[in-house]
Amino acid sequence: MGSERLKTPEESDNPPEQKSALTNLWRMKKYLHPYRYRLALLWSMVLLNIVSGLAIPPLVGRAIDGPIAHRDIPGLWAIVGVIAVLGAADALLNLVRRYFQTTTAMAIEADIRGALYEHLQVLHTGFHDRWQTGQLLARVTSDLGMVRRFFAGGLVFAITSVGMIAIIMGQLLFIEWRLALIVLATAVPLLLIGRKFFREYLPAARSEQDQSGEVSSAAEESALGIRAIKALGRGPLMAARFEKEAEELRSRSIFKSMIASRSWSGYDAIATAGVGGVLVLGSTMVAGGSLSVGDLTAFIMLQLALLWPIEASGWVMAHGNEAMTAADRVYDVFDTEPAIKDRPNAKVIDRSEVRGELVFEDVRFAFEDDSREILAGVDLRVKPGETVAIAGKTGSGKTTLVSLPSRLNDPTAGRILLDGTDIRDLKLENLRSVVTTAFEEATLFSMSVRENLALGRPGASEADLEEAVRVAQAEFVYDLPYGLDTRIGEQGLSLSGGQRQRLALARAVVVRPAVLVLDDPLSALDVHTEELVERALAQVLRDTTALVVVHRPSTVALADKVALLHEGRIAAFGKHSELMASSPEYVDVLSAESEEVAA
Ligand SMILES: Nc1ncnc2c1ncn2[C@@H]1O[C@H](COP(=O)(O)OP(=O)(O)OP(=O)(O)O)[C@@H](O)[C@H]1O
Repeated sequence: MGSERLKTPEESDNPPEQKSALTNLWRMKKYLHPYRYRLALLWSMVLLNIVSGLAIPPLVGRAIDGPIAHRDIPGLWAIVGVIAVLGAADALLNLVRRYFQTTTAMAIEADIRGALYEHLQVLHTGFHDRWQTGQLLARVTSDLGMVRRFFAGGLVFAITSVGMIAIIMGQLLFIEWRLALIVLATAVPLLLIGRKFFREYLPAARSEQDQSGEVSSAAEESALGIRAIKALGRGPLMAARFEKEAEELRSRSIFKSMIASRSWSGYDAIATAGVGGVLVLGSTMVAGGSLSVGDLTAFIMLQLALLWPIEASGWVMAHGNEAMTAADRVYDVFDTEPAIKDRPNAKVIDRSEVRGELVFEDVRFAFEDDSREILAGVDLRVKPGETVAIAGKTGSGKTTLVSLPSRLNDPTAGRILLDGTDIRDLKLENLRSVVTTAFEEATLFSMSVRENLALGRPGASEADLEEAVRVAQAEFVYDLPYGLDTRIGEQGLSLSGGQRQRLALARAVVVRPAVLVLDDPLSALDVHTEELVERALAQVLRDTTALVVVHRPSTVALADKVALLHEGRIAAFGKHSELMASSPEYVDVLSAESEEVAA
């Protein structure tokens, strides 16, 4: 599965083969390994639990046939004492075992969640573009919760049930083999029901879990897009869409529960019928003198004790099935190989030695599953310290082009050189500390302003932050209630669009990269602030190589040269004044943009 093609959540809707789901849950055993000693202790306690619990019925049988039949009160007290000690030991073991069981399963869940989060971080942006966030959220939260519940409950129950069934059957055969055969005969219909249950429940559980991801996606999208929804007055429409998804989830959950209830009631009915059969035959045997009352009591007590593991095995199968499909969904993500990763001999360059020459050589790019080439042979050379503006019609591929130097995407052909080294030969982390990008969509995080600013350079000094705030004209941060320590809301939504953009710009400036990539970072600013930011930015750009996507003619002033992107190629390159004179397409693009801005 390692090289498996990326699946969309829709494709994941198709229930997997049971075999592969089993394999995926089995693959999780590596996360149990660090806890092997704790688990061994846990299983030992489970075993002791079973033994102490199952020693009681034969003792009751012995009390009936011995001290009770012979009115031997001291003998009765002796057996009652042993039963009381066994019962107390059973309860105490149960308590300790549950504590171990829960804490271990939680630790295992936390480990898998950590590994999954790390994996999500290294997956390329194309993966995140294609997967709904809600589907990923469901995998990180509810699916892993299911796996944890299986490790904490289902697996222990499974082992307990198998152990109990084996020991009880041994005891029953020992007490009266003919009655035990009746109990054994009930195993046949139980197995048949179990087989049917397995066949039906697995796809139903998968389909419910997939739908749960859809509901998470719908909820998440509505929360993120609440402003747009309100502004467009589409609240009722979105509510209806959400209701439809929720209704679908409800019907899939009911369908799944119906399968479980049907099987469980079948289990119950057969097991209880077995008890009835034993009562009838056992009483006849007692009447005929071939079985003692004590043995019949012990037999029935044990048979009743058997009901629990039989019922539990239905529950275990349901949990096991859900854990298997959940594991399968989690491995959909784990099995996606990061498309952008370090090459085996990737090197590290020292920031102080980087001159900052950036060269695009015949760079081509097409999105996954899309034959259209967005970039069809871009050749561009940005000299160290030079600022090159990228202009082009909307949709011409400017954002795509500037996503390449920090390897948010990799070219499908051609290469990009930083100081003569192919950027794919550099360690990703190192490359991204040298080449920093600020996007038009300024994403901030729900942490303090200071933490947001220092995200790309955790060791930044107070002076560095101040300088970046000044360059980005983001002094408004000092007026926030707690200054730089003010916690900003989710995605920085408590700030205005222009404030967010200025903070994101300051965050990029703090890194002091050798190459600064700005994807139209001033679009949300008013003309006055834009002018102030540009003036301050001009100082920073003096010693930094920069690629700046521009829409407004005023931003072009920041650049030494302008490259016009047209039909996937650099159609014109030179100074703004030269292009204005020589390239009618360039004049067209800029005048269209300024009309848009004016409008
Ligand atoms: N993840 C994606 N998958 C497939 N196609 C995409 C993806 N992202 C962008 N595109 C397409 O690639 C083309 C170039 O998009 P890009 O965002 O690079 O253009 P742009 O020049 O930056 O546009 P704008 O000026 O409007 O910001 C567009 O046609 C767009 O529809």
